[in-house]
Amino acid sequence: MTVTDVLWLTKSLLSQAPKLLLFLVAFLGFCFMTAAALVLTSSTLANRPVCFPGSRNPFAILYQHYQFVVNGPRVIQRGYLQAKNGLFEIPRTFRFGQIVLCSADLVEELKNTRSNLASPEPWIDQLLQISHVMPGYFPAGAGWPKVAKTTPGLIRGTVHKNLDRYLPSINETILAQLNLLDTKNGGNIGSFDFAYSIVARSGSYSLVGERLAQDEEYLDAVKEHILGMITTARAQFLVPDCLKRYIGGLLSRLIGLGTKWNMATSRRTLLKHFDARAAEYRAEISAGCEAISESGLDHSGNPIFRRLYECCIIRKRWTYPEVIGEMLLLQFAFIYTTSYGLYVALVELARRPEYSEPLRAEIDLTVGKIGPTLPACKAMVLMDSFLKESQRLHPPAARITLKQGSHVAVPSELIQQLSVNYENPDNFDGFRFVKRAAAGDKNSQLVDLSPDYLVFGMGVHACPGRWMASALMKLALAHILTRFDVALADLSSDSLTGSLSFEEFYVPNFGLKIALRQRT
Ligand code: HEM
Repeated sequence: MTVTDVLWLTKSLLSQAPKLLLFLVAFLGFCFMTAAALVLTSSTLANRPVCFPGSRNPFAILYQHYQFVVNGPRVIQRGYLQAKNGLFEIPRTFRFGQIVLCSADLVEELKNTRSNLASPEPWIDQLLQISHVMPGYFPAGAGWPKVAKTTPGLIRGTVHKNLDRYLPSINETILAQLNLLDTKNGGNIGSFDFAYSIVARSGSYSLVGERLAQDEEYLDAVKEHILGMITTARAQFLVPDCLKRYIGGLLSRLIGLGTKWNMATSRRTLLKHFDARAAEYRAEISAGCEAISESGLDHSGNPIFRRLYECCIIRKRWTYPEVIGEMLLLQFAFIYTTSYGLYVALVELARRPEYSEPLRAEIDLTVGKIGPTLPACKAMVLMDSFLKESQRLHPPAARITLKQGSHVAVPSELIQQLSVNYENPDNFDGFRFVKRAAAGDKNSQLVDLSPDYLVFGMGVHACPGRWMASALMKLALAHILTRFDVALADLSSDSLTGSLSFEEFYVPNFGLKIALRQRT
């Protein structure tokens, strides 16, 4: 660059100075207005007598909001330690704060609250912000989609009722996936990726059917979409609702650009596959191939996608975009949560090799004798306890008269580690729940619900997929243990959770590896 160039550049910058100054003032003004609006709305929406985890000054409110977005479990822990009247509130900007109930009687009161008074829908809506993260799928301004309200019933009536019909496919998929494993390089494998590869394939059988459950492009897109959804929703928390329609979409694209977690690209791939399957279903239905029964659509082996699609074109209950939107939500509810459950159990198994032999002995006596069936899954009581204990210590989420619309949560992780509920609560005791059952405890199975075990929620909205998740994880662990010795690959990186959270949800440590060594 010559001296003339430098002079020219300085001159042109000076000539632009008023414009730059104006831009700077406008930008700072925008930041100030946004910050003021954030503080004002969160103070107006907050419930007065309830304490915050930090102080109530404007900067502290902004800071708590930011911290909740990136490290929710830590904020919950801080609030829990200071909750004087049994509850505290995490201030949320532009929306209702999150009320966290800490005392046992408040948790019991919430459990017994009628579903028309307390419903999880506004919370999930706020967490995932579906109208912004997934625009165009559900009717705008109509709240939580109606199709999502009926799916729990559909899952109970299909996936749960006909679980035994899905098990052979689940079993075959797990075995096929293990056959593909390359255990040459010491068998080191990313623990979450491994858990995902099993759950996504075997779980997708009941969600979308055999063909898509084996399609690598589809399975990759599901993972990228789930993770993209987490990243995008996290970014959206920082944008006021009124601005989301203008800058929300752009922000989402910028966040995912160039990363593997690109929602726009992965969604295009998913849509391509959904559209192709839907066209086939439509052709089959109009040709009467699958002989749909008069009374209803009770094909027990049919995947959930087909059932929802039939409800869309035969009964005209949902539109096609609503069906697709619900499928995208279900992938989060089913695949992510179950992968997380299997992931934590695998890491605990790698950390504690002493559990392998008793578990293998039980597998021989159950799956070995009667095959990979529901009775075998039921009979694996040590495995059940091991999974329950893994989720007790590592649940996927850390979770008066309140204002109408307030969001109420329960800090499940902290409750599950209280000494009033569990002896030596910080210790991992894989067979803790078998011992509790022997001592007469009625709620000792993985799928049992109780106020001291909240991994699957409680009350009328408790997880309807827990039986499926339990059977899938048991079969996966049974096959893994039969074939491999499981150890930690790298002791230096054994933190189970990643450095950022998704509000109260943990995100796994994607770098945590386990080593699978083929048994001789
Ligand atoms: C380890 C795996 C899983 C965990 C930890 C889990 C956890 C949860 C939790 C905590 C809730 C909220 C309950 C409440 O609000 O009280 C829930 C709801 C739900 N889960 Fe699961 N889940 C898992 C697997 C599954 C699977 C496999 C499916 C599908 C087959 C599923 C489908 C759903 C649905 C549809 C709801 C909404 C229920 C409603 O609103 O009534 N989940 N789950």
